[in-house]
Amino acid sequence: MTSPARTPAQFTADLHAYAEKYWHHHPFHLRLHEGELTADQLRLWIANRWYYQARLPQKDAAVIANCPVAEVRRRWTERIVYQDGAADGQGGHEEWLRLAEAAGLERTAVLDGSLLLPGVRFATDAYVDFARTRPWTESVAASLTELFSPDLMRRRLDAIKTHYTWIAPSGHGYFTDRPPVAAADAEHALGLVIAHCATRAEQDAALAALSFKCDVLWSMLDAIEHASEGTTESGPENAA
Ligand SMILES: O=C(O)c1cc(C(=O)O)c2c(n1)C(=O)C(=O)c1cc(C(=O)O)[nH]c1-2
Repeated sequence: MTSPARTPAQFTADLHAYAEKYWHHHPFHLRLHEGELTADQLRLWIANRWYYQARLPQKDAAVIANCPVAEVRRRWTERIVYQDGAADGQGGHEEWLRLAEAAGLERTAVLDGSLLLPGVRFATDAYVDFARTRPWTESVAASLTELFSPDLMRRRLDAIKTHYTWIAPSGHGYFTDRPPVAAADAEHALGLVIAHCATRAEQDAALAALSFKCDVLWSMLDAIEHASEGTTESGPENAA
């Protein structure tokens, strides 16, 4: 006998339970928060996270391409504009590149992918492929890791201001601006998933999508952590 569909409250609780798998528990993030990363390790993280940021609009365009509901497409378009900006020199991507520069990275070195790790590319591309090939509702469910990201971003900004003071304040913008937007995006996405995943099978698929996304994020940090074991101390900012 197949199980009945979850109630909205139970489904919401089951989605929230994925906080246990979220990357705020990853050892690399824990070290970041404790101020234990060297400058080179933090730069490696910033340069590799850039690839994830850069691919988000293509992921979101795939969600839109697969979605037949006009009002969903209209609202989801805001995500693309948020990252790409309404014009050159604006938007989340610009803020991330300012973070990179404030941390002492050349913008070109971030953009040309020379610091990109294979594992980060592989995991990020898997997320974009997922959005291209799976039903739009599953991709929306995959984005629900953002239910958990606002607290993490605030924690990270506190850590940067406390432990990594060599990063100029001009690099703080992304994590200052993003948490309320992420919270609003996540609330919207949660409402869509509850409304459009009505059967038990659709709910199971949404939960599996969120689990997959947690794996994507965790794998990225595994790759960064592994590579950062080989980085050397350099620069005055590493002096205690
Ligand atoms: O800094 C973070 O920890 C973090 C996490 C996540 C996330 O949980 O996927 C996103 C972001 N940042 C982010 O900045 C962002 O724009 C974003 C979009 C999405 C998504 O899946 O559509 N996740 C995230």
